[in-house]
Amino acid sequence: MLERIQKENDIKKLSAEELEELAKEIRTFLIEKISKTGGHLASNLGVVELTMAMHLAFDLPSDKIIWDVGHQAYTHKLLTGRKDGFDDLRKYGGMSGFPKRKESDCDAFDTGHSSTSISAGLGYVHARDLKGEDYRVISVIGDGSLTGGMAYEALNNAASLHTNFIIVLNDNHMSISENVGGMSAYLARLRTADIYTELKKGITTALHKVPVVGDSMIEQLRRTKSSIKQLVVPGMFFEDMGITYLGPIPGHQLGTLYEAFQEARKIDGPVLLHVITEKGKGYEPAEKQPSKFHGVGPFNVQTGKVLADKEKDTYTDVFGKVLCDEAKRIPSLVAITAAMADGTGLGLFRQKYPKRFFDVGIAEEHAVTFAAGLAAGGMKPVFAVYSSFLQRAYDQLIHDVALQNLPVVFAVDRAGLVGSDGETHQGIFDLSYLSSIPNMVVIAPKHKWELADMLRFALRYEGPIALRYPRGTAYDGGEEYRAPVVYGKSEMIEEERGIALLSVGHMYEEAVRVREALKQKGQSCTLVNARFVKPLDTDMIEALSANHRLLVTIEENVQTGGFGEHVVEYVSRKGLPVRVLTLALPDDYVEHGSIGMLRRETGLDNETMTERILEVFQKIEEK
Ligand SMILES: Cc1ncc(C[n+]2csc(CCOP(=O)(O)OP(=O)(O)O)c2C)c(N)n1
Ligand SMILES: CC(=O)[C@@H](O)[C@H](O)COP(=O)(O)O
Ligand SMILES: [Mg+2]
Repeated sequence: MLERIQKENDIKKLSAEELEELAKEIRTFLIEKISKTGGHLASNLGVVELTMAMHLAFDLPSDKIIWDVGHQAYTHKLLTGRKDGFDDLRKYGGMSGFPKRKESDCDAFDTGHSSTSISAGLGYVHARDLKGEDYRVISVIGDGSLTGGMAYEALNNAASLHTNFIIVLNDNHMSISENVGGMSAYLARLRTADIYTELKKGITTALHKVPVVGDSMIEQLRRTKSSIKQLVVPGMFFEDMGITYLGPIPGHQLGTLYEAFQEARKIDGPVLLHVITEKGKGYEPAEKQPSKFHGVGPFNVQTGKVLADKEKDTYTDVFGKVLCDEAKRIPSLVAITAAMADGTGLGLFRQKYPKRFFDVGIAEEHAVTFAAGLAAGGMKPVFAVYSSFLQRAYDQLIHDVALQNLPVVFAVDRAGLVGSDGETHQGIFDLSYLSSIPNMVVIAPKHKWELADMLRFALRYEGPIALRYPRGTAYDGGEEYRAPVVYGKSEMIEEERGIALLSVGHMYEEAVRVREALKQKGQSCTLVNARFVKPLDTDMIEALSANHRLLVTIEENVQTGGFGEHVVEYVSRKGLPVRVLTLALPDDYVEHGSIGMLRRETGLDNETMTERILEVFQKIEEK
C-alpha cells in the first residue's frame, strides 16, 4: 500500500481494508528504518491511525496540521510523499526529524520545542479569518506537551474564538518518562470516563423517543452546554473554559477517529478531541519500554537491543553521579528537571533522593522561578536542563534569579552542537544569553574531571551560576593534576609565545589537536583553558597580550555575544597590543547531522581552525 502513497491525499484512494493494511505497513516501515538511522520511534508508532485519520478527513496542503514538538510527524511525512527521505533521516543534508516548512508545503509550522502548537494554530486561524480564507486548522498536542505553560496561554486565548479550530490532544499518558502533574491526573480520570459517552448516547436515544419535545430537548441541551457530561464528569476543564470537548476517543480505531474529525469540523469555535493512544503501539519492545524507544539509536528489530554499546561515561553521566555524591554532603541540595530526568542524568538522583527531586513537567520557565523560590527559602537548587530548552526562561533567569543574586545552579546540558535533532536543539546560544545577565557566573569544563570539580565549585558558590557541557562521551584527558577551580580564573596549560589559544569548555579537545597541528607546522603556541566565560579572566588576557601577537578564542557557541566577543571588547577597550581571532559558530542556525560533519561545515574542526590561525598569523607577521 505504501507504494501507492506518492503524495498528499493519495491515502483517500484506498479502501477500508487497504487502509488497515497501510497502517500495518507504516509500522513495519518505521520500525525497520528507525532501527537503522535512529530517531523518535515510540511516539510515531502511537499516532499512525491518528495521522491517517487526519489525512483522510482533511485536504493538504490547504488545511493546516500543526504538530507539537514534531517528533511524531513521521507518518505525516510518509503520507506526504517523503518515503525516500527515511534513508537519510536526521543525517546531514537528509530529511529532518521534525516538520520543516522548507521541506514540504504540507508542513504548516516548524517545531522542535514543546507546547507551541495551539498558539501557532490560533495564529493561523485568525490569519485565515482576517483574510477571508477557507481552510481547517488542526493543532496536535501530546499530554506531555500539555504540561507546558504556553499551551494554557493559548487555550485561554482560543476560548473566545467563534470559528472552527480543532485541537487534538494525543494522550498516551507519557511524556518522555511517565507524565506528571495535576493535568495528567485529570486526563487519567477522563480517560476512564467512557461512562459519559455511553450515558450520553443512552439519554439522547431515550429523548429521541419522546414525541415532539424529545428532539427539542436534545437541541436545548446542545445549545445551552448544560451538557450531560458536566453532570457526569464533574469540572469539565475544557468545556468550562468554552472549548468543546469530544472524547475520550480510541486512538487506534481509524473509523471512529475519522467520524470524530467530521463532528469536530462542524463546530463553530474551538474544539478539543481527546484521543487515547498507546506510545510504541505495534512493536512490543517499545510498548513495554516507551521511554527507551522515545528517542533511540540504531537497534536490533528482533530483540529491541540498542546496537551501540555504551562503554564510556557521557558528561551527563558524570554530572549525575557527582550530584548524587554531593547530595550526601549538602542536605539542602535539591534537583529539578523539566521532564528530562533521564536525558539530564537525574535518574539516579530521583531514585536515591525522591523527596529532593522535582519533575515539574515541560515547564522550563516555571522550573527557573521555582528554583529561585527554593533558593530564597534556603535550599540549594540545581536545575538540570538542555541548553536550547533553557532559552525559554530568559526572563525568569534575569527577573527571578539573577536580580536577587539567588544561589541557583544551572546544569546546562547539550551545550554546543547536539547533532541529529538539528536547528531547534543545538545548544549554541547559551554563552551569549547567559553571559549577558548581570550576577550570572558562566563556566565550562574541559573534560570530565573538571566537570566534577566545577560542579563541586558551583554547589558552593553563593549566587547564580551556570555550568555548561555538551552531549555525548566525556573527554577524559587523563586524570592528571589539575589546578583547583578558582573564581574568575582560567587555567594555563602550555605556555609559549606568539600565538595563544583560549578554548572554552569541551572545545579544549579540539584545541589540543590544533596546537599539535600548529607544532607540526613549526608554529609553537600557548594553550589556555578559559574555564570562566563570565567573569572574564582579564588578568590572563593582559598577561598574554604582553608576549603574544595573536589571541585565538575557540568556542562552540555563535559569534555574537560569545566568549570571543567578550575578549575582543576587553582588548579593544584597554587598547592592548594584540590581535584577536574569534573562532565560533556563524550567527546562523545549524541543521542536523553528525557533530563531526557540522563542525567541518561551520569551520570549527581542527584542520580548518589550524589553517585559519596560520593564515591570520602570517599576515600579522608580514606587517
Ligand atoms: C521546551 C521543551 N522541553 C523539553 C523537550 C523535550 N521533549 C521532547 S518530546 C517530550 C515529551 C513530549 O510528550 P508528549 O507531548 O506527550 O508526546 P509523546 O512523546 O508522548 O507523543 C519532551 C519532554 C522539548 N522538545 N521542548
Ligand atoms: C524531541 C526532543 O526534544 C527530545 O526527544 C530530544 O530529541 C532528546 O534529545 P537527546 O537525545 O539529546 O536526549
Ligand atoms: Mg504523551
